[in-house]
Amino acid sequence: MSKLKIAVQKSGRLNEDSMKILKAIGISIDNGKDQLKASARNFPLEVFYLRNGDIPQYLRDGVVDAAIIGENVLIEKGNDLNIVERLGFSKCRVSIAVPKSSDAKSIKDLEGKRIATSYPNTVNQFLEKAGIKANLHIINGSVEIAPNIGLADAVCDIVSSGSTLFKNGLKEIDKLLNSEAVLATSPRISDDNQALIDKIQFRLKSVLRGRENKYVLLNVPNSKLDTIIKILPGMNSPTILPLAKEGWSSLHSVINKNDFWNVIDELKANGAEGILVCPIENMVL
Ligand SMILES: Nc1ncnc2c1ncn2[C@@H]1O[C@H](COP(=O)(O)OP(=O)(O)OP(=O)(O)O)[C@@H](O)[C@H]1O
Ligand SMILES: O=P(O)(O)OC[C@H]1O[C@H](OP(=O)(O)OP(=O)(O)O)[C@H](O)[C@@H]1O
Ligand SMILES: [Mg+2]
Repeated sequence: MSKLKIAVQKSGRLNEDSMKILKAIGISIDNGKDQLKASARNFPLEVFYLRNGDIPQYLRDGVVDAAIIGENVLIEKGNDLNIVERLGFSKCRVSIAVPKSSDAKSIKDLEGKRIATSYPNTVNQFLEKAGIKANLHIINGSVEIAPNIGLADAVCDIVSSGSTLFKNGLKEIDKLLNSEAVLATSPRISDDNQALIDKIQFRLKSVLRGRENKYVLLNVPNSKLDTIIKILPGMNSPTILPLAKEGWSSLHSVINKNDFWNVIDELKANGAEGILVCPIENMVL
């Protein structure tokens, strides 16, 4: 039987959450710490532990069928590769930053300047679009230090909280792209393995949907049921069960985590009591 080969980052920011999401979709990996390859116990799948930056080439060559990878790396080195699913973790952006004292307000102000970056293709693409010519200085890490040591006038790197920029006396002036971890596939994937990816994608969707929502149970006096039901956004109509206490019902529903606190406040204000909130492991539609 064919086995799906999937790459995850060997160590670094993506590793832990990648392994967690595989576990969340019910895939158990025999994970010897220093192994470069491991098999799943309950799914026809092998995990290859690789450097994030090397993964696009492995995908292109068909050495692996799929990978969990930072979207920013795909944009830089794998624009030809197919994103199957956005995974919602390792969210960051790739931005241009300059020293706080600089007058530059966007990439358009960088004509003839030196830009230090680990993302030359991405920067070149944006420079071209803006009709600007600048000199790229390609470095692999600690990019934000470049202006301080006189190596560059600007940097283009990953920004998340902004604390690395702040610590290095830099300010963000232009965002080139947003990124998060994604599941990508090889253009050479076989039909059998594509069928396995489809299964994985189905499971991922149900886990990701679950993470976006919460399950709520609340007690409501029957006289307030109509009002409360109108407040609940729910995926379908809510479940209503009678309570032992005369004139009261228990109401079960699903609330999107973004609306959550506002909805809870409204429910309370309209007579709901004993509100319980539970995480959702899977939401299969
Ligand atoms: N500060 C951050 N906040 C959120 N996500 C980030 C941050 N820095 C990086 N990422 C995301 O995590 C990915 C992996 O980053 P990490 O620094 O662990 O590896 P790397 O050094 O870029 O790659 P390699 O595995 O090739 O050594 C990045 O490609 C990006 O998508
Ligand atoms: O905006 P912030 O929250 O400060 O995050 C941004 C920093 O995080 C990443 O570096 P990382 O810590 O991964 O170190 P690395 O350069 O060794 O990869 C990235 O390269 C930035 O330097
Ligand atoms: Mg990093």
